[in-house]
Amino acid sequence: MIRVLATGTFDLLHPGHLMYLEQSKALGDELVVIVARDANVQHKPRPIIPQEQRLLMVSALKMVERAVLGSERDMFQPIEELRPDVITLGYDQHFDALLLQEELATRGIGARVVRLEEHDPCPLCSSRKIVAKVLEDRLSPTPGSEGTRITP
Ligand SMILES: Cc1cc2nc3c(=O)[nH]c(=O)nc-3n(C[C@H](O)[C@H](O)[C@H](O)COP(=O)(O)O)c2cc1C
Ligand SMILES: Nc1ncnc2c1ncn2[C@@H]1O[C@H](COP(=O)(O)OP(=O)(O)OP(=O)(O)O)[C@@H](O)[C@H]1O
Repeated sequence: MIRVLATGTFDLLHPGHLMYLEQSKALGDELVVIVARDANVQHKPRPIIPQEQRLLMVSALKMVERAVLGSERDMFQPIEELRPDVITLGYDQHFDALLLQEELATRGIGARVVRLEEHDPCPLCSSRKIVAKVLEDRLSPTPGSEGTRITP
């Protein structure tokens, strides 16, 4: 039984997340997921959706066997518990695969790190782009769409 681990923020779920998780699952028999803690998302704007709700949504996806919130302090601790055979990095995830592989080895974790490729590009496969579109569409409505305007 090959257990694959995927990780991410998973804010405002979109098809990019599904592609990443499907590509990950295809590398083994069982997919487990670490969802980033709100406090640890510092490399991009903070998530809109709180960590418990992001975890709930990822847990409900059919390809996901089990999802957990990551550790606040030690990213290797949940990996030691989940014992994956393979760890996947999304095509644009900011970790260096080789460095991560080395750091895992120093902790005695033998999992293989695999960098995935971009699948079908899609214009709204990005949480940031979804937020930008909501702001553009709702705060500066085009004529005729005033009914959906959000008053700031
Ligand atoms: C192997 C691995 C383990 C991780 N473990 C944790 C963790 O325990 N806690 C956490 O908050 N984030 C953890 N992260 C980070 C996030 O899950 C996420 O990958 C990171 O914030 C990059 O997010 P993005 O893909 O949404 O940009 C881990 C990432 C990797 C690659
Ligand atoms: N076309 C795609 N093919 C495969 N994977 C994708 C595609 N689009 C997005 N992904 C993957 O889906 C995941 C997106 O999750 P993540 O939580 O990083 O949010 P995001 O929407 O990319 O956030 P942001 O746009 O704010 O950086 C990433 O791992 C990314 O590599």
